[in-house]
Amino acid sequence: MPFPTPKTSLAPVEHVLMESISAQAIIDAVRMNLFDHLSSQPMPAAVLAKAMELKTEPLEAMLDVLVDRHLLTLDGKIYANTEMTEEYLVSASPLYQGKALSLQHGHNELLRKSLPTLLKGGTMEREKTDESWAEADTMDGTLQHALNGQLQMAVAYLKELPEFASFRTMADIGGNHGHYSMELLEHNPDLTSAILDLPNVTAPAMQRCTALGYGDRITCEPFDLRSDELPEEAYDFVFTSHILYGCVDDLENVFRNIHRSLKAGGCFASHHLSREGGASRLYQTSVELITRLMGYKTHFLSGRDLEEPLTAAGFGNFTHTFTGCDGQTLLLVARKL
Ligand SMILES: C[S@@+](CC[C@H](N)C(=O)[O-])C[C@H]1O[C@@H](n2cnc3c(N)ncnc32)[C@H](O)[C@@H]1O
Repeated sequence: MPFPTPKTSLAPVEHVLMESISAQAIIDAVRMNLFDHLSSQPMPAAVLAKAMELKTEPLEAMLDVLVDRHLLTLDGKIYANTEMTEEYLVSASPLYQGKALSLQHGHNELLRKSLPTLLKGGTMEREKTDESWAEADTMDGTLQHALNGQLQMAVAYLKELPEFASFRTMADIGGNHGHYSMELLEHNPDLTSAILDLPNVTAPAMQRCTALGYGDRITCEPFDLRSDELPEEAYDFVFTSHILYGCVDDLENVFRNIHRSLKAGGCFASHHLSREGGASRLYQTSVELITRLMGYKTHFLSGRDLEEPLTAAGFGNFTHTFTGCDGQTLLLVARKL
């Protein structure tokens, strides 16, 4: 029997599979500090191969993949970093993303291996995810990810709030690496912060803040937002960045807890991925798949998802902006009424 001639192209599928090769090339190029070698010194593949003690032919093919992915440019035989590569993938850059990318790649790998099991209802152990937040590389990676514009833009917005100069005490729930608190404290010398995070995270978080000179203005206290009560009327400002996804079934109660903890006139700010944000559809659908496989309900909270339970909990006068280089994260400020 003759085989039928295909009517369609398989390219959409084949391309995606080939993109996993690009992903591996990118992550390994970062891990091998390939972009450091090219930083400010464009060069041919053979010279780079010599400097990195690699074989020229396969390296050249890998560099061509990186050119196709817009991480390098090729002029004649000379490869050079693009502006984005210089900004994010050169290890000396203050916005270096190496550990953030490794962290994401590690999550993807884990899920790649267990996707069928997870689809059948198996679960990743949340405890393991919770434990990993205290690891130095995870904290570094989480900070690096925040530095893709989210942290800078969130701080720029919050420091201009009319109430900001009057803040004296804040809580940074799920503060982890502590840099949101530290940056805010830089703009208000009278402000102190309590980083409230899972018990295993508090000691390394405190060490980081102390090492950076904030030991007398920041405390790190064990706290679980799913079960613990916040102290009453303790804070002028409560901040949560990328943590509410763990409590989406119980947002109204979480907000009542935060409302009770605020002094009169206090503010709450949620900083979280949102569908209304500027992340690409591909990024959003992939993050949502990973999130649900990991046993969480969603990684996206829209303004509406937040404002309804916030209103029920006694908040109002909402203002917002989007942060991150793609405007992917909603920063919503709510006032205690
Ligand atoms: C994605 S990280 C966000 C870190 C930081 N806020 C940022 O935006 O870069 C989540 C943090 O929330 C903490 N966390 C997770 N579940 C929590 C809970 N139920 N109560 C308190 N902290 C929690 C984790 O330990 C981790 O430090």
